[in-house]
Amino acid sequence: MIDILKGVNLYLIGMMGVGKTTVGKLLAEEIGYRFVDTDEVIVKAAGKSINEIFTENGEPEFRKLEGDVLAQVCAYTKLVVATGGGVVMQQQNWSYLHHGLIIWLDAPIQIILQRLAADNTRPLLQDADMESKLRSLLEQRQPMYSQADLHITISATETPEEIATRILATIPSILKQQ
Ligand SMILES: Nc1ncnc2c1ncn2[C@@H]1O[C@H](COP(=O)(O)OP(=O)(O)O)[C@@H](O)[C@H]1O
Ligand SMILES: O=C(O)C1=C[C@@H](OP(=O)(O)O)[C@@H](O)[C@H](O)C1
Ligand SMILES: [Mg+2]
Repeated sequence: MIDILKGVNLYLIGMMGVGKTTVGKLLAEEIGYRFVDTDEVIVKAAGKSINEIFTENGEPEFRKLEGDVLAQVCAYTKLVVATGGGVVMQQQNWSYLHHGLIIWLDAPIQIILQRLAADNTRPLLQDADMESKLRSLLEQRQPMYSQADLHITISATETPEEIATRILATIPSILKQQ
C-alpha cells in the first residue's frame, strides 16, 4: 500500500460525527503516515477551542484559519488529513484537497445524531433541532462531498478499524483509474 501511494496524502472529508478524526488516526498508523487534524491544528494555533473561536471571532475567521491550515499541510507528503466537515464549502480549499486522494466518509443522519447527541464541541450543532440543522447542512454540502475520489458509506455497526481496512482495500482500484 505504501508503495503504490507514493507518499500521496489522504484527505478525509464528510459531515461532523462521521468519524474522520477517529478513522484518520487508524489509517495513518496502518500505512506509516503522519496524522493531521485541521481542527486540532487550529485549536493549538489559536490557543482556544473551536466553540470559543466561533463565539469570539465568528465562523468566517474559523474558515480563514481552516483554509490557511490546509494550504500549509498540503506542502507535506505522507499525511492522513482529517478535515472539518465544512472545509468543502470554500472553492479554494479544493485546490489543496486535490493535491491528494479525497475520501468522503458518508453515514446516514441517524447515525450521526446518535453519536453527537451528547456532544457540545460542534458549534454549528448547538441548535434546538439538531436533526434539521444536520439535514440542511448535508443538503448544501452533499454536492461538494460527492466530488471526492472515493465514497465510503458507513453502516451503524462498522467499527473504525473495519472502515480503515475497507478504505485501504479500495484505494488500489481508484489509483488505477487515475
Ligand atoms: N465507526 C464508529 N463507530 C462508533 N463510533 C464512532 C465511529 N467512528 C467515530 N465514532 C465516534 O463518533 C464521534 C465522532 O467521531 P469523530 O472521529 O470525531 O468524527 P468527525 O471527525 O468526522 O467529526 C466520536 O465520539 C467517535 O468516538
Ligand atoms: O461541519 C463543520 O462545519 C464543522 C465541523 C467540525 O469538525 P468535524 O467535522 O471533525 O466534526 C469543526 O471543523 C467545526 O465545528 C465546523
Ligand atoms: Mg474531526
